[in-house]
Amino acid sequence: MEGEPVNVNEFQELARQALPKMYYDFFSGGAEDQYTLKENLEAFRRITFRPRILVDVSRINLSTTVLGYKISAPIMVAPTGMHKLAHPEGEIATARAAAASNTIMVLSSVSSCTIEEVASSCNAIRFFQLYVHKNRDVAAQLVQRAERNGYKAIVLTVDTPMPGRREADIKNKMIVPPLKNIEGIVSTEVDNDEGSILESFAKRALDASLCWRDIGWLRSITNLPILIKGVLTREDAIKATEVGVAGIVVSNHGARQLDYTPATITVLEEASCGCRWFMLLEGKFLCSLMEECGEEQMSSRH
Ligand SMILES: Cc1cc2nc3c(=O)[nH]c(=O)nc-3n(C[C@H](O)[C@H](O)[C@H](O)COP(=O)(O)O)c2cc1C
Ligand SMILES: CCCCC(=O)C(=O)O
Repeated sequence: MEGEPVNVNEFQELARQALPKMYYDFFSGGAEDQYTLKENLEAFRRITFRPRILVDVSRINLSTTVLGYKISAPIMVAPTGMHKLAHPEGEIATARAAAASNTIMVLSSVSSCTIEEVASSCNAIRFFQLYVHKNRDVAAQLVQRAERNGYKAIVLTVDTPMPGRREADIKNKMIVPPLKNIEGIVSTEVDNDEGSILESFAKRALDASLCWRDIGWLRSITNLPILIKGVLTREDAIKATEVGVAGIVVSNHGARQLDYTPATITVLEEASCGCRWFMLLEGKFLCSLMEECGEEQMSSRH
């Protein structure tokens, strides 16, 4: 590649060259046949612009608000685990980039820097993504640490009752690197060394029984607004309004969980339930589009 990278594809190629295969495959891969991974990209490509002309665009403003926090454009940093596999500064560097771009950083539960380290590293507005452990006390502790350290919302990921079957990770025997938020609290040891160790760990640790009634439990342990991440259907979007969360993230987890789900962009209309309420949509690599409405519109759904 000549010169500095100028687009995401070129950055991806540099990452492929720089990272050990195990890590590159973890970051870039999807589940099973990777049908949805391909669809996520192709469905976006099928959407083209319908440009209108002779409009004064000499001054443009893409800023918007998310849960009342102003950001420079409707683009946020989605929660992704284990950034130190890609860079020694891990999520601290990602959070600084979010702060420099005036946007929100969503820190993953399975980050390689702690909730506290990221909080003290910069002034990015931060949300915390939660995976609920079988041991609910662990989840409660994570939520309380996020709250104490100034995170502004809990993003509850609900599409991972079981980790996705990621075939590259199975072949590479993907490791579980140090997960600093749970170090000394949850053991990352697993009793087999076949296949993806990460998958075995997640199966052992994460609570596959999580269901709608647990939203009440989560609401009882935090005052922070809750977003449900991983909604793909109208029925579930309606249920989310009924349990009183602050919003949803329309997402198929970057095609890393259940394969043969539709591309995220194609279910945007369905998941919006014909109404405008708080919704984040994910596309290629990061959240790509967002729609927000005021409190009155939210409550008109109830
Ligand atoms: C390497 C990687 C790690 C991820 N880790 C998490 C995670 O820890 N928690 C989570 O809720 N989502 C995680 N995700 C999913 C992202 O938050 C997001 O849903 C997905 O990347 C969006 O799709 P896109 O890549 O098509 O934009 C991860 C995604 C990737 C690519
Ligand atoms: C088992 C979950 C690990 C982190 C994650 O959410 C992902 O890799 O997509």
